[in-house]
Amino acid sequence: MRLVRFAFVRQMSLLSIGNPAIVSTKSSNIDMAGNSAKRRLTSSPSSLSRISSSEDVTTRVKRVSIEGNIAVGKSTFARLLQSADEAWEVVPEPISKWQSIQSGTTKGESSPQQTVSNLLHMMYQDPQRWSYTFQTYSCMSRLRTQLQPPPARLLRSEGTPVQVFERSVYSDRYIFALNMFELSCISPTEWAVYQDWHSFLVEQFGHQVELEGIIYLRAPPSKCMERLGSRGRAEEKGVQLDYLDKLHTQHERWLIEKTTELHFEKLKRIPVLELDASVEFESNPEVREQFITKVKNFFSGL
Ligand SMILES: Nc1ncnc2c1ncn2[C@@H]1O[C@H](COP(=O)(O)OP(=O)(O)O)[C@@H](O)[C@H]1O
Ligand SMILES: Nc1nc2c(ncn2[C@H]2C[C@H](O)[C@@H](COP(=O)(O)O)O2)c(=O)[nH]1
Repeated sequence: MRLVRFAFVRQMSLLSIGNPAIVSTKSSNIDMAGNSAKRRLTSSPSSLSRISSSEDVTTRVKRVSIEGNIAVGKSTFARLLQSADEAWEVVPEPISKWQSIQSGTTKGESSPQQTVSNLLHMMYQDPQRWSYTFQTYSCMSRLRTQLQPPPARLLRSEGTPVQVFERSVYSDRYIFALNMFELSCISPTEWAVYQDWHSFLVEQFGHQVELEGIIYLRAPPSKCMERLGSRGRAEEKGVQLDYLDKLHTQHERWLIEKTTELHFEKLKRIPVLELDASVEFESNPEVREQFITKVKNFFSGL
């Protein structure tokens, strides 16, 4: 089995030579241009200060994701939202989990956990080998994030309680996994398998993973490239503008043109708030206020 996999990977890497989708750089082998629904809530030790039972109360909480290209400013914007209203809870993208895969994650295990690898780095270094593995893990970690019950303070607060997730199980599939498939970094078999379990899980979890709205932070890929450079995340050193162009197109097809084939009824009708993320808001209180007002109006209309 390992041999088969090895042969497949070798074949894919040979095929990638001269493939404009996969350009080797010094630091990386990739530029990869080429509600009010009723929800059952999970309760876990880490959710002690979270609502764990009453459905009627928690159905008040709306759930929204922030979507957008790499380095468009999602985390920065999420921090702004977090400080703007105590009825809003921002749930960050679980990127640190991808950067630090832990061994021995079984509950009750006595041996201490150890970092085994950085899957984000591996995916950028060898996308043919690691993209499918990456998408299984990113999707599972997003699922966990989306299943988090809202903190109790959200329900005590005045105003409209909202959980805001940075990306979602939907962008996992309709932006990244789809893009990797189109770039041949995910094989047709892997894509078929991914789609099968993704649909199964999303349908099984039903209302628990549904969203009421999406905030789309939109900016030209060149602006994202500039910000990606200034952020300087080590794993992203080899990312090229061409890759951000492709991801931008996927966002546009899904959220603006609505031409991406979707497989979940509620998602087809989901309200989208589009914001011009190319504007600098951190140093401009007026722009910040405008954004917050738009978001408030959007949330109250969901
Ligand atoms: N509106 C903005 N104007 C100028 N710089 C921004 C803006 N939003 C984010 N940045 C900067 O761009 C970089 C990427 O932002 P970040 O929030 O980490 O993006 P994302 O979470 O979408 O990957 C950071 O260095 C951040 O300070
Ligand atoms: N191949 C994938 N890469 C992903 C996915 N989700 C995020 N990412 C990458 C993109 C960035 O390098 C980093 C964090 O993203 P930000 O936009 O928050 O900076 O992780 C994915 O599903 N597949």
